[in-house]
Amino acid sequence: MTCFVSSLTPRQGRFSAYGTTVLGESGGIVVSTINQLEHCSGVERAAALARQQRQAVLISRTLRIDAVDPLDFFAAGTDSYGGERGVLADPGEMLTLVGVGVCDRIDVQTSSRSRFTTVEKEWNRRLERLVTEGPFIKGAGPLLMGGFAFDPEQPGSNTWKTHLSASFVLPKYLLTVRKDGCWLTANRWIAPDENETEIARIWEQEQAELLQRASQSLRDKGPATWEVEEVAPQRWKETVRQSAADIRAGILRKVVLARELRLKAAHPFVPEAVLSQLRREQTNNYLFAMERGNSCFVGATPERLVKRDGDQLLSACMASTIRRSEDPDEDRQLKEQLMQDAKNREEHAAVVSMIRAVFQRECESVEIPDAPTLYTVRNMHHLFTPVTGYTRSDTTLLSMVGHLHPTPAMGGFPQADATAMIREREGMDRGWFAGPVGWIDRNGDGEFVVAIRSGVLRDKCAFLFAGCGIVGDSDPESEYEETKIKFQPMLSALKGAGEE
Ligand SMILES: C=C(O[C@@H]1C=C(C(=O)O)C=C[C@H]1O)C(=O)O
Ligand SMILES: [Mg+2]
Repeated sequence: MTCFVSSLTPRQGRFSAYGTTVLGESGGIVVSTINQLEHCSGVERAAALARQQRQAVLISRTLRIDAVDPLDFFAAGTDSYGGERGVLADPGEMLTLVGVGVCDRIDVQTSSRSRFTTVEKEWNRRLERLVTEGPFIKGAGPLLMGGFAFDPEQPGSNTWKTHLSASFVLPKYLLTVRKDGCWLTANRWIAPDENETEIARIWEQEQAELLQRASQSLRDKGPATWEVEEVAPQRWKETVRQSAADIRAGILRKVVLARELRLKAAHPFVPEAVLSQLRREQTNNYLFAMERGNSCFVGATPERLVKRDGDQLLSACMASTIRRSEDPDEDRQLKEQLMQDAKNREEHAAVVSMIRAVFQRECESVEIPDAPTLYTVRNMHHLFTPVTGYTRSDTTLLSMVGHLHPTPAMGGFPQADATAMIREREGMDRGWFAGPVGWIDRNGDGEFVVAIRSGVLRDKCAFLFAGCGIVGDSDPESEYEETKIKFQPMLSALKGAGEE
């Protein structure tokens, strides 16, 4: 069937009818005679629009599908889309996103703060030429998945050459899994000279193939053993000692220092096996994976940076750590100790005061409890203070990411001094470790987490990172022990991923 668009009127704003949305800024495109296209599919409408406009149009089609396990879907993408896959799941798996393939990408290699707004502008520009088909489901439809490097001014290392300073993907196929169902979104640019029937045929074929493979659930295992190189532990402790002394001297209030483990195995690490193990072990955490070519950045973090849902903004202050014990009595004592400990309260307070200040500046109203509670994950307890705000109209998700990152949970306080100290003293490229990773949809809603408890998998190598908040009272030996606990989630997942 051929669809004709009889008249197109440039208009400000947003138009939505009959499951089709065409967004247009001033001078953009809006279908004013959309009724005539009612009988056409989204692909047909998009193709008609592309011909009429003589420019490519983005079509995004969402279908409800039968339940599929997100990691089976991720694994199913290996052959056709290996190196171009992403996963984001929130704690409790209320929402899981798996993207495979690339419909479009926004890569920014800049050292300036503008990388956050650049991504936002580029995304909005693409949305000006969007046609959608299917139900509006939060977490489905056209959305970007990606992340930002911790500090683009750090000299880049070989480990992170695949993960640019900002890199986002509009997936070719997006699986959305929520408690109330599963959806599959297909995204594609349609050029004026493309044939809609052919595109529809390719979609059907590729989707059927992906879902068929996902249903077979064939996941490879990873290596069970490897050699570990601990990068410069003595030098790291010395840096901690020096930084704590500088804090006591009043140079700054807090700095987060991280270190690295390098693993070398006899067989390649398998991202889906590691993810599957992380999902099993690290409940209460966000799960994430971002593949870029032969490298997969993967982890399970407890820490939200910021979530936007309409006019509501949520953040979390998570800092201060104590180990867990299998003995319930001892575990209770450890929790109490963490709650009472002055050094840990100071580490946490630095985070709360910074996030509070940003929220008070950027929001109409802010709610923050007076005292932290405990947040428990498999290997440790943390102090936790949730933050809720209601936005002003000009507060966007990515502007908030830009204002918040790095919080004193990842960088330190004051922000600029701490970031400079990390750059100077850590002697390491953090890459995306401790950076914001997340998704943003066509309404500007989405969520970013802080990518800790993570590492890069590249063939037979894995590079893991963990850090600690250093304050005046920090003792190098106990901070070192704390990083060992923070390496546990990834080490355990890698191990489990290789076991029979
Ligand atoms: C930097 C990390 O974690 C951060 C540091 C913490 C601390 O020092 O107590 C706790 C949670 C996170 O804010 C990490 O896990 O690598
Ligand atoms: Mg700590």
